[in-house]
Amino acid sequence: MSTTVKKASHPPYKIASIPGDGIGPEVISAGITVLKKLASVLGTFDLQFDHFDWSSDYYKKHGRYIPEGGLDEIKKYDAIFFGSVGAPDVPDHISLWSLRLALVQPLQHYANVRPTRILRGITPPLTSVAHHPSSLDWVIIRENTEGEYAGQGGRTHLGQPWEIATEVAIFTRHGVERIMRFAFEVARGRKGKLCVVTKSNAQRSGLVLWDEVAREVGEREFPDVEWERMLVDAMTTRMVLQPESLDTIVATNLHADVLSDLAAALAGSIGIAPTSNLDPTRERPSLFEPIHGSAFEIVGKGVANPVGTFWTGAEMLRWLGEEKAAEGLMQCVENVLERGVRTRDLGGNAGTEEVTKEVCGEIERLLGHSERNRGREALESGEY
Ligand SMILES: NC(=O)C1=CN([C@@H]2O[C@H](COP(=O)(O)OP(=O)(O)OC[C@H]3O[C@@H](n4cnc5c(N)ncnc54)[C@H](O)[C@@H]3O)[C@@H](O)[C@H]2O)C=CC1
Ligand SMILES: CC(=O)C(=O)O
Ligand SMILES: [K+]
Ligand SMILES: [Mn+2]
Repeated sequence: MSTTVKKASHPPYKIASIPGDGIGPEVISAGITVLKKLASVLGTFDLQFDHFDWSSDYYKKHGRYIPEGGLDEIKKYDAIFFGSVGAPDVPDHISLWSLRLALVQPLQHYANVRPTRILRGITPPLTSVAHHPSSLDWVIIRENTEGEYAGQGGRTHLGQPWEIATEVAIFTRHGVERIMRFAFEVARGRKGKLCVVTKSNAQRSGLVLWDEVAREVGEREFPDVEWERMLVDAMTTRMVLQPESLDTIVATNLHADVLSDLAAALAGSIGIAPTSNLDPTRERPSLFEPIHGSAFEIVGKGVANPVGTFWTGAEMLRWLGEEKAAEGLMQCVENVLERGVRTRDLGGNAGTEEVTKEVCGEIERLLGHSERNRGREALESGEY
């Protein structure tokens, strides 16, 4: 089908944008600029962004992060484009649980997907990887609704020498099975290799269940996927010393949270890494955000790296079915990085705005041009 026909037939994707706190608004604004430019240059799809000011400022005024009925409102969207939450004057556990986790948990975003590869134009910190950029190409899949972040726990005897605090990790067969199935599926679509990360020597209940379920799901449903077990402590060394031996990785909420920040750093910076919080059933909208937090110390300086948000935008487009647009966007981002337009965290001196402007210009140059060519080819082949 020609691209023109598609544009006429597809209504705009409705995206709820929640910039949140800290550098969230800076990178989300950059991300929206780039995504809108991409949509207008390609003309193959349209995006409609509606803004939600749910943030720590909103909380300080209204006593809550999400207003009454907010969750139902957000369910009407095709996707959520999220910045970050966390402010210096609100305890981190309040902000995180009142916004990010208050969306991810009820919306059942059980699969948190974190790809890592070496973008063109970035020199990663490990010399071996710098020489062979293709040696680091991973997808980390993080269980996103239970485990160590299940929210089970409490405190009693506050302030007493005998004070008790519990933080109970919850692993349900249902929860482990669904994330394992998702991870095997992703591995099957890549190199057919899955590394299941646990700490099932010391954590002798929940993570033993995790190992058992991996075996069951693997043997029954994915005999074509090779899988192995790895303890999380040893995993950190393997990621650094033998990155080429890994491909698809699945780990618990906490373990994968930590490993994926390490992965981002190994790929150059936490400022470039994307996250998809997916409801694989597609019953509810999924949430897309850069991996980083609100980075208080660089707020307002115009130096936040927007690349993690651009990549996040590309992942959102992929989830919506706009695979070609996603790939085009990543090409433009990498072309710009390769030309040396990079923020400080990547050793450059460009600001958020300059990187954004350059990426928009590259979209015009590269995709505007090729799209016109495609249009001409289609015309010549009588497709129009
Ligand atoms: N999903 C979310 O909304 C997340 C929220 N947070 C919250 O963010 C706040 C700060 O947490 P931190 O542990 O400091 O993590 P962080 O990711 O905000 O910052 C860690 C380091 O990376 C730098 N950095 C992060 N993003 C960058 C970017 N785009 N460009 C350049 N440099 C960047 C920061 O300046 C800082 O040095 C806390 O309130 C935390 O709870 C943290 C992680 C995720
Ligand atoms: C909160 C956090 O660090 C994350 O979701 O990655
Ligand atoms: K974030
Ligand atoms: Mn994290």
